[in-house]
Amino acid sequence: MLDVQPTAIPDVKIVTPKRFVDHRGFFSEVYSRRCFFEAGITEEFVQDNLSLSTAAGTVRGLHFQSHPFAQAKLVRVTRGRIMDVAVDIRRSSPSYGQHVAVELSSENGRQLLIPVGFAHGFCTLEADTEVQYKATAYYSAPHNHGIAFDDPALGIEWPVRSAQAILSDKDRKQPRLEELTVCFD
Ligand SMILES: Cc1cn([C@H]2C[C@H](O)[C@@H](COP(=O)(O)OP(=O)(O)O[C@H]3O[C@@H](C)C(=O)[C@@H](O)[C@H]3O)O2)c(=O)[nH]c1=O
Repeated sequence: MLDVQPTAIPDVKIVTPKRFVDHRGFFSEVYSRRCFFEAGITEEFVQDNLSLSTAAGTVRGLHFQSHPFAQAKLVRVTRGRIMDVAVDIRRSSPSYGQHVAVELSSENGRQLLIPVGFAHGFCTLEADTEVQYKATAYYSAPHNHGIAFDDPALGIEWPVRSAQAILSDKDRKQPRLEELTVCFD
């Protein structure tokens, strides 16, 4: 029912639920607590989010929340395509500062499981891209932090040039990783 593959940073996982295809289209259990738990994914999600980005080349991120509102996320795309990115910001991790980038689309049905201790962001690869994700903690503005998506120290190869990316005002002014005052142990 569920294919789970580790990425280059093994705590970040690509989860692909089975699709039952017939002449009408397909059916898929995109989240089943039972199946996810059996597959070792035991995060307890409390919030579902939906964002629509109208243009290709929209970048949202890199974002994370600090304790006690730190969030694991389970991200999927229901329309369009994204390059989804998770950056390890756990200071004691051997992969601190490293990232994984995975293409998620409505077509490939992949989901990215991003644990606590990572910053998350994505770039849309198509217009009108809809991203849905579950989170294990509620939104808390005072605990919400960001890192510049184009921080050269991160070496992320975004599919859009920095100056051309469509960003929120907040994301234009995010600090670099080395300037962060909040992080994870
Ligand atoms: C994230 C979030 C935002 N909001 C509000 C705050 C603000 O007025 C408006 C837009 O928020 P933002 O600009 O932060 O939205 P956005 O840039 O889409 O932020 C999201 O980016 C991706 C990459 C993530 O990983 C998410 O956790 C979240 O940080 O929505 C909530 O009410 N609840 C939420 O959970």
